[in-house]
Amino acid sequence: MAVYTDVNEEQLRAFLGEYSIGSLLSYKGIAEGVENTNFLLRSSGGTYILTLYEKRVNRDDLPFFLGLMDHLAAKGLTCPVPVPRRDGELLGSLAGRPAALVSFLDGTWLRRPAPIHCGEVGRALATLHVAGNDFPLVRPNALSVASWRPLWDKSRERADEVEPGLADEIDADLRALEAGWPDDLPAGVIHGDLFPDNVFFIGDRLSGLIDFYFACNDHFAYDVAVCLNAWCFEGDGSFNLTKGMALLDGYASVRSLEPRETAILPLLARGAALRFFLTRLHDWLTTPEGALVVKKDPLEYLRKVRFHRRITSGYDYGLRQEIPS
Ligand SMILES: Nc1ncnc2c1ncn2[C@@H]1O[C@H](COP(=O)(O)OP(=O)(O)O)[C@@H](O)[C@H]1O
Ligand SMILES: N[C@@H](CCOP(=O)(O)O)C(=O)O
Repeated sequence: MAVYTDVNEEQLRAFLGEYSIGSLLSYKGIAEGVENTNFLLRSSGGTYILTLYEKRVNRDDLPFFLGLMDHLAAKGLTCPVPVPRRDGELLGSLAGRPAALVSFLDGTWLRRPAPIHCGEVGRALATLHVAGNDFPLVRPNALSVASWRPLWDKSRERADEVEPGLADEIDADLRALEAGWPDDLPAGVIHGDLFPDNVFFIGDRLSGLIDFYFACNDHFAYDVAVCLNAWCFEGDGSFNLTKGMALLDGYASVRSLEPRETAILPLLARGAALRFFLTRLHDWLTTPEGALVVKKDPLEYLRKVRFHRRITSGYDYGLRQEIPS
């Protein structure tokens, strides 16, 4: 459960006094999520999500995240829209935390996505990449390749507790990724964390994207790699080529991947898997027993790192072969 900061009614009423959303009817903590504290809030003016930003979110990044949601929504992508306060500010303060109200999105996330949903998410991802093109703010990816070694250094000593030999194995991955990581691919605003729990569906139709708190500027193809990892593996660790094909086709229906992007997809997918392995491992080793948050399994992502090591071509993920005319 992710309610790190409790809010009492008096504090909340004072906070809402800055907004024009009518009177408070109810609010309750949302069990899902890892990073921030979220409440579902009903007022006489509508239904909202109230987010209190917790430790991993840098306050200076909040104008980027909130401004981006506004920008993407204005371009027709369905995502939460920040609600401005009476003074025009999107950000307030509640219980000692930076806090914002955003619109509530209908839909639910899918525990078992099928190829049709992977196609929808591929299309939405490319739409986001295109729509972000003229977003004026810039936020470098704080969790890209340069951050992995310092993150790894925090866990390395205990890695062999997870699996004997793991420390040497990950050292070798890091060296290979640092040596081969590209810096000249098409880039722009990426979501950075478009996992199934951040994509809502109504029936088989994608109804909206949430959780832009890892959004940043980075390679578009890296974001594709994050999604291949999050959407196209089965519970037994196997890669589902039909899902990969659907996701990549959906993406290509809006934005074509260039040959230099497809050529390096295996390395990007391996790096994307390592990034989530490292943050999960760090959380796994540091989150105290009994904390009110569900820890995510780092080994799921270790298996993905191992899978991508063996892949040499983007076609193994379901990319279509160009048929020469
Ligand atoms: N705008 C929204 N509309 C509807 N539900 C939302 C919205 N934002 C968040 N939620 C709910 O809150 C949960 C946690 O949100 P999320 O942004 O993923 O949190 P965190 O950043 O802490 O991981 C989501 O799984 C969803 O149930
Ligand atoms: N998607 C990440 C964890 C971030 O959690 P979210 O609830 O903010 O999506 C992972 O699976 O490791």
